[in-house]
Amino acid sequence: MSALKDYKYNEEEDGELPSLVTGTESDLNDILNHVKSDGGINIVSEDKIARTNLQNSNSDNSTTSSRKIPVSIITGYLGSGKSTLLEKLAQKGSDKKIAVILNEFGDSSEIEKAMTIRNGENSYQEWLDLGNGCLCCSLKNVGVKAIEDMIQRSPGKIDYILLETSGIADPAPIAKMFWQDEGLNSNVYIDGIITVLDCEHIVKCLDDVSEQTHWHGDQVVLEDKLTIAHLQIAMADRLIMNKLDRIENDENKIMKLEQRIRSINSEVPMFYTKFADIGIDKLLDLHAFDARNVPQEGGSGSTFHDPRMSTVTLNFRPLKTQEYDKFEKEFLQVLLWKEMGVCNDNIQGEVHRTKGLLLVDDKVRVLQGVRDTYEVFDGEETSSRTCRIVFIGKSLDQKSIADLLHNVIK
Ligand SMILES: Nc1nc2c(ncn2[C@@H]2O[C@H](COP(=O)(O)OP(=O)(O)OP(=O)(O)O)[C@@H](O)[C@H]2O)c(=O)[nH]1
Ligand SMILES: [Zn+2]
Repeated sequence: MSALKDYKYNEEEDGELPSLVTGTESDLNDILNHVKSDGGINIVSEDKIARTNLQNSNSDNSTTSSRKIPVSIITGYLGSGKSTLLEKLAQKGSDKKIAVILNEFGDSSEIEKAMTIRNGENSYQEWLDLGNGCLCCSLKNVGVKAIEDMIQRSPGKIDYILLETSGIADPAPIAKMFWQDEGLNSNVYIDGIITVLDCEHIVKCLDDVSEQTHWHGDQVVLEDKLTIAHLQIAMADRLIMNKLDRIENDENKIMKLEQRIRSINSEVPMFYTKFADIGIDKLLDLHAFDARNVPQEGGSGSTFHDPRMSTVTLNFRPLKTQEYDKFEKEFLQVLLWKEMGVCNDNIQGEVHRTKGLLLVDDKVRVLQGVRDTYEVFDGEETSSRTCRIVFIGKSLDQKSIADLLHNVIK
């Protein structure tokens, strides 16, 4: 619907509203032949309809000339470097006007935003945060509507859409959403799926199979050899082999990694990167979906979930500078360095991803972690008055993690 259309009745433009037609008038036909209605609710004058139609034909020309907007889905396991890729692409800038859509798992997106586009000058045209929940299932309708609204809000201002999915989302149903949703179909088309891999941890993800993982939706197929990482690699039209710096001195590891990936997706172009440093030309305008149907991974409409994965979100008071060390040693490292012997046996589960906004006295500190590796750096001003940390991982227990924190910062 173009915003130009305005069918509302208004007296000076449309002339006097004829007295209510009762249907019993002798010259009924004559009356009806002289007024036009847009479906019977309002009466509008001839010249207004002519003007509206003229507007329509102009706006239709502009919409047909503004081609459909391509969407690239950026996927990849937790912490692989998707946001770093978005940040790098923003830094490099491009002649395309790019909109970013963020679909985070576990309401960490405002933390994500604080990190992704840390450098304001090349910020993105539009930023749409779909918030908590999987776009692939629960959020679908909300997601489609939000994307359509974003496009309507800025007609002609968006050339390309990059959609960063949550690290544990199955990309297939999201791709299908763009492919099959007649609403969206009119505005956008799916250009390709870009999967970012963490070269250091990806094999651990692929080995982390469990009989609990399954498809849900219209077809339940128990798959105990698949992980979400398999799907993200299988669906890739481009593979960014990120964090090369973490394995570059181990030829053997690189060779084994490549064999493993090729066993899942034999032909996808692979690009090794450090901090997702890659030319945008290698990623956009792939038209990867023009030639083929969206693969029916696990049957139509079903999506793959690993129920062991969950999020623990902690909101707590700001920290004092003198508390910070204790917080880091007796809380953070106890949680993240379990595998390295810093143990506290009543802490269950395995943290795969940590994101936090910490207020240490009046300073904003951003916490970023992937499994046992974490970093804390100065963040942008925030309206938040509390610290917030989101842990995403396997078999996490909210209560024991919250208790551990409260023991450290009474
Ligand atoms: N050593 C190293 N660290 C990297 C590289 N790329 C990204 N990182 C770091 O890895 C962490 C996670 O990066 P993000 O870009 O936030 O990962 P993500 O895929 O967006 O994470 P989620 O959105 O939580 O799934 C951050 O601390 C990055 O600075 C890299 O090539 N090498
Ligand atoms: Zn889902």
